[in-house]
Amino acid sequence: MRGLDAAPPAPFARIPPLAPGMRIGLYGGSFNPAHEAHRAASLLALKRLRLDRVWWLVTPGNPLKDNRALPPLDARLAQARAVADHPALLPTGLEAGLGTRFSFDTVAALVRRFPGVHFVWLMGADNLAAFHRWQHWREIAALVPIAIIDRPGCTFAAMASPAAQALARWRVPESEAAVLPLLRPPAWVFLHGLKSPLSSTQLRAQG
Ligand SMILES: Nc1ncnc2c1ncn2[C@@H]1O[C@H](COP(=O)(O)OP(=O)(O)OP(=O)(O)O)[C@@H](O)[C@H]1O
Ligand SMILES: O=C(O)c1ccc[n+]([C@@H]2O[C@H](COP(=O)([O-])O)[C@@H](O)[C@H]2O)c1
Repeated sequence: MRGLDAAPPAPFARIPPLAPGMRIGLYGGSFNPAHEAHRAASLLALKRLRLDRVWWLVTPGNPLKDNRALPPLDARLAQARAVADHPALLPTGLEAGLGTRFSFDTVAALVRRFPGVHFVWLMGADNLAAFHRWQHWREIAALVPIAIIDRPGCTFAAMASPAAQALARWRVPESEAAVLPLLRPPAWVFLHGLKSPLSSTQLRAQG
C-alpha cells in the first residue's frame, strides 16, 4: 500500500502505521468539549463493527455551526485526548492538516491516501437528521459505509430524515453490523444500545 514505507506527509505524521484491510472508524466532531458519550459511542462502534481503531476528527469548525466561540483546535484536541484514553481511540487534527473542513473532502482524501483501508463514517442520530444539508452528502454515502449511533430524542427525526429516506434501500440490519466495513457503499446501519443523553451543549451550560 502506498505510503506504508515512505515517511508520511505532515497531516499523517502522528497517525500510527496502517495495514491493508484495517477497519477504521471516522468520527468527526466539534468536541467542544469531548465527553463520555463520544467515548462510549466510539467503543460501541469499535465493538459492533469490529473496527481496529476510531479516529476522532476534531474539526477546525463545523461548516453548519457558528464557530465564533469555538475554542482553538489544540485545546479541544488536548481535552479530547484526555477523554478518549483508550489505545484504539485516536483524537486527531487531521482536517486542519489536510486543509479540509467539509466531510466529503476529508473522506475523499483519506480514501485516496489509504486505498486498502476500510473506512466507516460514524455519527450520532442528530447528524443523520441533518445529513441532507451537508455538502455532497450523497457522495459521502457513496464513498464509505456509515454507522449511525442512536441518541435520545433524535431517533424519529433521524429515521424520517430526507437522507435516511433516500438511503433506505441500502440500510443493513443491525445484526449484520460486523460486516458493514467490508460492504461496498452505499451501506449503512443504525446502532441502538447507547442512548446517552450527554451533550457538549449541556456541559458548556454547566460551565
Ligand atoms: N450522547 C450522544 N449519543 C450519540 N452520539 C453523540 C452523542 N453526543 C455526541 N454524539 C455524536 O458525536 C459526534 C460529535 O458530536 P459533537 O462534538 O457535536 O458533540 P455534541 O454533544 O453533539 O455537541 P453539541 O451539543 O455542541 O452539538 C456527532 O456525530 C454527534 O452526533
Ligand atoms: O461537510 C459538511 O457539510 C458538514 C456539515 C455539518 C457537519 N459536518 C461534520 O459533522 C461532524 C459532526 O459535527 P458536530 O459539530 O455535530 O460535532 C464534524 O466532523 C463536522 O465537520 C460536516
